[in-house]
Amino acid sequence: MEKAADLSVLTQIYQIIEERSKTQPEGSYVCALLNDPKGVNKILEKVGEEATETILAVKDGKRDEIIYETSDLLFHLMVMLFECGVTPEDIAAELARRHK
Ligand SMILES: N=c1c2ncn([C@@H]3O[C@H](COP(=O)(O)OP(=O)(O)OP(=O)(O)O)[C@@H](O)[C@H]3O)c2ncn1[C@@H]1O[C@H](COP(=O)(O)O)[C@@H](O)[C@H]1O
Repeated sequence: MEKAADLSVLTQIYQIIEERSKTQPEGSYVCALLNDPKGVNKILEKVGEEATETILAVKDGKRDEIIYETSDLLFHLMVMLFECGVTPEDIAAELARRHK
């Protein structure tokens, strides 16, 4: 798979999450999140942490950290959506519907 450097990378990451969930490779961070005994609460914890870190990066005005923390947040949001059975296409369709 050629690596995308636009927002279609989110769809690629979602596909990797689906694949990790099916194949359960050893050492996979995605599997560690999906199999955590806390269930969806573990994923929500990470989304909350990464959202807070993103907010702090914006407050500090540090561009590199804003990019890094927002990437962590978007990745964990993809894992959360997968866990809920919602796809990036569902989100894209909703955003497109709102587009004026
Ligand atoms: N995009 C990411 C990605 N972004 C961040 N992370 C991980 O998310 C974690 C960020 O959490 P923290 O900074 O809080 O670090 P931590 O202390 O290790 O986290 P915890 O122990 O608290 O859970 C780190 O372990 C990062 O490695 C990611 N892990 C995986 N991906 C994507 O998911 C794919 C599958 O990854 P594996 O499941 O590991 O094969 C990869 O190919 C990537 O495309």
